[in-house]
Amino acid sequence: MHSKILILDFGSQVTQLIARRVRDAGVFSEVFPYDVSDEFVRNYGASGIILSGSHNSTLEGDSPRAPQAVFEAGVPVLGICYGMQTMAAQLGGKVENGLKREFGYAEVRARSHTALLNGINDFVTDEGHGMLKVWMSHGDKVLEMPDGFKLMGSTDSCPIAAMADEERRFYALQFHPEVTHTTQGEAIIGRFVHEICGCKSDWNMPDYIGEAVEKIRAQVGTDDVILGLSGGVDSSVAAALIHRAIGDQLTCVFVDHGLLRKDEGKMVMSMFEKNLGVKVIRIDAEDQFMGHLAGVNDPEQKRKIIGREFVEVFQVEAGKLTNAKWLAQGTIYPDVIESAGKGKKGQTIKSHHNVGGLPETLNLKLLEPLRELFKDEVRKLGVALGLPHDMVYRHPFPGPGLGVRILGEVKKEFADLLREADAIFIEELRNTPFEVPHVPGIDAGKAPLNWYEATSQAFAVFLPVKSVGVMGDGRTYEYVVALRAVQTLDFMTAQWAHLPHALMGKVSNRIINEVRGINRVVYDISGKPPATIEWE
Ligand SMILES: Nc1ncnc2c1ncn2[C@@H]1O[C@H](COP(=O)(O)OP(=O)(O)OP(=O)(O)O)[C@@H](O)[C@H]1O
Ligand SMILES: O=c1[nH]c(=O)c2[nH+]cn([C@@H]3O[C@H](COP(=O)(O)O)[C@@H](O)[C@H]3O)c2[nH]1
Ligand SMILES: NC(=O)CC[C@H](N)C(=O)O
Ligand SMILES: [Mg+2]
Repeated sequence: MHSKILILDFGSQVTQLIARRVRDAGVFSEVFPYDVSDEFVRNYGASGIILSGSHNSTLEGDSPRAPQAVFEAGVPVLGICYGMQTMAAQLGGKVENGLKREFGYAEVRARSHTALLNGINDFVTDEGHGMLKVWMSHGDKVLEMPDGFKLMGSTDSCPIAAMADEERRFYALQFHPEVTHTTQGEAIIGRFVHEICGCKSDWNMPDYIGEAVEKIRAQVGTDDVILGLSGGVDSSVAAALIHRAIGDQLTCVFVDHGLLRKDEGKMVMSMFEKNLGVKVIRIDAEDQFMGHLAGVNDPEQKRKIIGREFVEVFQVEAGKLTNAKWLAQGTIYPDVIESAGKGKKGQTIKSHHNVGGLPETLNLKLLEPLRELFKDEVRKLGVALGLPHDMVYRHPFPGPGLGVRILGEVKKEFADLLREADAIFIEELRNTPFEVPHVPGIDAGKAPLNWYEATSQAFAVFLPVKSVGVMGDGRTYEYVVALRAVQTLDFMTAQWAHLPHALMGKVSNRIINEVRGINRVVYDISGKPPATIEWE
């Protein structure tokens, strides 16, 4: 089996990044809440443990603590920020509330040679001190180190900014190596997992495929599996992986609700059925969805109807497959982490629906082979499985599809207009090269090739209002299309993309000339928040 790193999460905003960095170093890692049991820690089989940061303060009475087993497991431990502070508090040191809080850039002086920082620095001062450029975000600090620790780094306002007990292999950093602003962060995490924990770089996609295939086979045996295929990244990669494992025991159900993008149905069918030999049932449910959506204007009501009809279609199809015992889903790791935090969230902004909320009467067991992977790992897996680059690097597409991109009542006529306009927009984004702004130190080799790659999500929105225009000396009175293009890492916040004017001009011209029924194009310049990415 792989060596693995256990990350205990105390609630920092950037815990996921720790897992990303460890995996980037080729080592498998998982995030668990800090309050797992001692027994869990003892049995997990970690080669090393990392304690995350937190909004809490160890000085507060009921603040969280790491399970004591963390310090008794005999494996290396790395405490980051709060993780350092709780390590100090739990091992007999002292934490105090600093007078000055430190947010952002800082320079840390490496104090003594340790296995963690050996050979790592950003620059060396005239006096010969190795210095690190780091990112800090804390108010508390360690005042006294526990017995056995030595000073590993300091800043002017934080004399104990890093400490280590090399005999027990406990290391702690007040700064955050997991964020890219800490320029040596990747190297530091690399040293921790390789040199200190002794992990090999054995987390890579080709090996992963072999293991995942074996696991799926062992899990499902001779049973049949069904999977909702959307043509999106996650369900497509899940389908390709499961098909590699069990071939014809997999049946995919692709629901065409009439709210798909142009040629999407054809593309999905030819890709999966013809090229990959995957069994796909295409359900033409356009009339069913359109029928139920007729006369409905409210966004939430539309979303609920689409979700409900998905379940309806799926249930009927599942009922026809007598041997199916498993329902496969393209759940990925961020979904798992996010749903663990569900219930704590506030207001519902939008009800997200795909084939969500399948009833228990379906009686199917869940198969989720991508549960451990981040999106970019899913993409690498897709490429390794032979899916085309364009499919694997597509923008995400919401389950309710064009249903939430046609404002108000959904009509087939509107969907048809929107499909054409959207296809022109996407085509031009793909055809327009992205001119790389020259930023010193940024490797242009990784820069996006075109504006489709340079945006995270882009699409057209149909506005059911008419405006007056003039075309060929005649008066027109037709509909409006809005273009939306955003850049974001996590889709929780987003900025509107500053597309080149020439590109916008070309798209506008083409849409107005080629799509009969549209005589005006506008560009959406709202960020999220306060707007959202989709219009409904
Ligand atoms: N038209 C559809 N037919 C069948 N299943 C669907 C359809 N639309 C969505 N789903 C199901 O809902 C799930 C979640 O949709 P979601 O959009 O989050 O993921 P995705 O489409 O696989 O990937 P992406 O994030 O790239 O869009 C899909 O994995 C798929 O199983
Ligand atoms: O699978 C999905 N089912 C849905 O019901 C749904 N609604 C929004 N989205 C996608 O989520 C991201 C954030 O969108 P919003 O800013 O509009 O909330 C964007 O990527 C949206 O496309 C959905 N995806
Ligand atoms: N980012 C952190 O982990 C901060 C820890 C603690 N809340 C502090 O302010 O010092
Ligand atoms: Mg999708």
